[in-house]
Amino acid sequence: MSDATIEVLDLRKRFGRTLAVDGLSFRVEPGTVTGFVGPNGAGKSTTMRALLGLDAPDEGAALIGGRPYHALRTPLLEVGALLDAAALHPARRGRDHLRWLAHSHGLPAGRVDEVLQQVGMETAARRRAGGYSLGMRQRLGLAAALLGDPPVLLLDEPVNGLDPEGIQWMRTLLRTLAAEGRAVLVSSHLMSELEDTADHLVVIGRGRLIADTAVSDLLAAASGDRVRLRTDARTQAMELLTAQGATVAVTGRDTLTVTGLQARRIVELLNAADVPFAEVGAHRATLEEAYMELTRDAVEFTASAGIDEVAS
Ligand SMILES: Nc1ncnc2c1ncn2[C@@H]1O[C@H](COP(=O)(O)OP(=O)(O)OP(=O)(O)O)[C@@H](O)[C@H]1O
Repeated sequence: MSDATIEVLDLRKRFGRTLAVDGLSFRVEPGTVTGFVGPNGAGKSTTMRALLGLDAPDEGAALIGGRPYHALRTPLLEVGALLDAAALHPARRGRDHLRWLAHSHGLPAGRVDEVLQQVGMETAARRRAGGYSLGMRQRLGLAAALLGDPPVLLLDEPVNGLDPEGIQWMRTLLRTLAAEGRAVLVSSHLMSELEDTADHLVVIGRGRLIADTAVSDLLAAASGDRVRLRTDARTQAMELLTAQGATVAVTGRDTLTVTGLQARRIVELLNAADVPFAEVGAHRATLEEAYMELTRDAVEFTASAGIDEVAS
């Protein structure tokens, strides 16, 4: 899949007084699932809409396989997109919708059944769309995105409306699609949704790039030199370790997170003072924690801007 790239180059987009995207640049490589994350209003949808030719950039470029969307000769075969859950006429059957889409792009009708099977909608798609749940409409939207077997996929909040089993299914599918060599960009405002799915993350806030990083690097950086200590004698342990210069935070009913002392030294100190403990080990940050650290400033800005607006 040679044209499997997504490039955003110094993209700027303004809506009236709102600068939705402010000089954003990043690139999505083939064969990866890249999570596109940021707080509400960060500019994710606007960036995806620019990539799909739905919002014209004020400056910069948004390219699929090196070209702007309007220059793609066969868009359905070059990029698949899921922006909103499919809005279908309630009397229309999902399968008929896809057959029409396939026909209008010169794709064989047999392709419809292939993609319906891929998204687990073979039976449901024969029913009228009026009875579809949000999750079913998401699956149908994904089937439409896959119809042209495109090398690039742009999915805006694809797990929206899916139950836990559906979320697991979506994760596996996204990983499979990337393993086939596609560039997959998946937006979410919930970092936990991207755990175990994304290889790479593009984090934005206020329309600007906050981080463009491998998930593994981000987790390593966020984990820092913190040590996780499990003990029933929390108070005793806290007193002992803070007296030795450590910073200690209570992070669970029987868990402390310690900064400023190595795990080995902590064990020595606890043993010497006869403080019982169950476990001492490196603290492994979750993706959610890493994300909260990265986006704290962006969220605070948004919150205070909101308050100013209300006050004035
Ligand atoms: N068509 C529009 N007209 C006016 N303002 C818009 C328009 N589209 C987006 N905006 C504004 O641009 C900013 C970025 O919005 P965008 O929808 O791109 O963010 P997002 O990161 O996708 O957020 P969410 O997670 O809430 O979907 C917001 O302040 C939004 O209100």
